[in-house]
Amino acid sequence: MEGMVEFWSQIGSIMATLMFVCTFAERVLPSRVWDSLESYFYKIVHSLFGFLFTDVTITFEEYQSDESFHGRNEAYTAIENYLSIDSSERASKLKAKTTKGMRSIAFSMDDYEVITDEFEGIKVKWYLEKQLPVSQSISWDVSRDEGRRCYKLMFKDKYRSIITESYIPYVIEEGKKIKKRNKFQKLYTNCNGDDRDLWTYVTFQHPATFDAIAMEPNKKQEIINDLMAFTKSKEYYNKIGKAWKRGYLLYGPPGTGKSSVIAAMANLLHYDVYDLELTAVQDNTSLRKLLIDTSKKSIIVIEDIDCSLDLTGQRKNQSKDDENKDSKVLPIKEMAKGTRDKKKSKSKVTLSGLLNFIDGLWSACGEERIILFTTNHVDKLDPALIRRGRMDKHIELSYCGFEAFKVLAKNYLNLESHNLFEKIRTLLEETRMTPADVAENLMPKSPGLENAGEVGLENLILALEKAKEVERLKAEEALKDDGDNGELDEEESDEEDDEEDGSEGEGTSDEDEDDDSSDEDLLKI
Ligand SMILES: Nc1ncnc2c1ncn2[C@@H]1O[C@H](COP(=O)(O)OP(=O)(O)OP(=O)(O)O)[C@@H](O)[C@H]1O
Ligand SMILES: [Mg+2]
Repeated sequence: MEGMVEFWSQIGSIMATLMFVCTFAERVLPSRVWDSLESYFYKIVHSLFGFLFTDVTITFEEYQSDESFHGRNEAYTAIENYLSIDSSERASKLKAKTTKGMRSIAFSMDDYEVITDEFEGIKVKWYLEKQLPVSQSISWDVSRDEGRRCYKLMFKDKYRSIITESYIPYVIEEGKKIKKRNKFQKLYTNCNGDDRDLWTYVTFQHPATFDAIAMEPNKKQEIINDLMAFTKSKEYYNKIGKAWKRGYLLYGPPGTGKSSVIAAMANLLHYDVYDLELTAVQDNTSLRKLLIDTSKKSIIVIEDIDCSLDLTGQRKNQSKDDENKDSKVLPIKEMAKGTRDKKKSKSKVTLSGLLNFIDGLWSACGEERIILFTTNHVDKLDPALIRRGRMDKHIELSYCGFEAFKVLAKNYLNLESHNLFEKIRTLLEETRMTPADVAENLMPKSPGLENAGEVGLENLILALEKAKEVERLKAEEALKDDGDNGELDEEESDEEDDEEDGSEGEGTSDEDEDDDSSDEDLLKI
């Protein structure tokens, strides 16, 4: 008993001396010098006393470099995130970092700090050690932030299996979840600035969620399920030998929510978004470069794909020389929506380049990616581009139905039912209005209006009745035109028959020109 008391008193006095030396050194030495000595001091304390409290130590290095992986160790990052929870209460020395847009400050344990954690009644200790680079360990002028770190997990040997089999996987999983929650999502674009082979980004802060998307509920759930299944299918994709990526084609008239669905997908999965402007990509090499520069867990979007690629017109303008050089290189028109024929692009991205982009070898180098195309004219796209396997899921976004309207009414007016709903249901069945227009009509025109809900519904009814009337008039006119054309056609068809007989064998019509452009690369636009 006496021996034990003496042992502990000696330990106590050694610790007290070390603490005194440490405090003294910290006060009198210049901070640069103390910074480089601090690591040695803590290493001594740790190796002297660590054995008293633990039997097993597992080290998680910040960087890993071997034949399987080179870079920042994901386990280290996950542990860092896991330990950041409540670290302001658990550790006495802390590091502070600002988070998303300087909205708050996040604390994490500082170097050489110990945090105690508990798992199923077992106490473990986490120690953050900083390893100074050899070249710097003899230098007095050391920057505090340089050097590699490692987390050391310390626990009693009898808990070895529960710690390795349950606790560590739990920590990694929790850490990943925290990272996902805190992730600063980015929206990248390739057409800002001079260097168009580079992505530039802004913070992605789009409020769209699937809850607010007006769509038939089963269809919405199907999309969500599909996305969630995709994110959990790493092993499955490996097993079937496919790159872990999925293609979605969103099609439908303007204002039906294609862009909103993309934003909702990004928010659901916490993925970054790469908005690829194809008309700004010089050629296939640039396209490849851009793709390689995308990170995993991202959505690569090409909006209005039918406007980005219009190859048939360009082929007609190409010189014979160009065609001889490379019959497969089919330039893309650079044009904004609506000014299709005015401005020609120097871009030489081809359909085969684009297909390689989707399913080529190099597109498999980053995993967990979603490729998304949107179009207003699905029928104008080359079937090769959108076949299953490339665009795995085709999602049609259409005019507003009653179920979609209910989502909008809840969202915009906070109304789940109303006696005007039935009237709106009938009108929506009789006429076509996009969710964008329905939303616009529902939106209160002046803030704080008392009966905003009813006013919004009445506005919508008026707009629907007007749209119905316009559609009726159009249908009548079309019917009238058809009648007139029918009479005309009969007269013209006799003339055409005569002409066709005369021009047989010349083969110079536009149709013939188009026919010879039946390369696999040709987009049917
Ligand atoms: N299905 C929808 N659910 C909820 N809001 C919608 C929906 N469709 C359209 N909106 C509203 O209309 C606006 C325009 O929609 P969005 O930009 O998503 O349409 P789009 O289909 O991408 O149109 P375009 O083909 O012209 O690009 C959105 O900001 C949103 O407020
Ligand atoms: Mg859009």
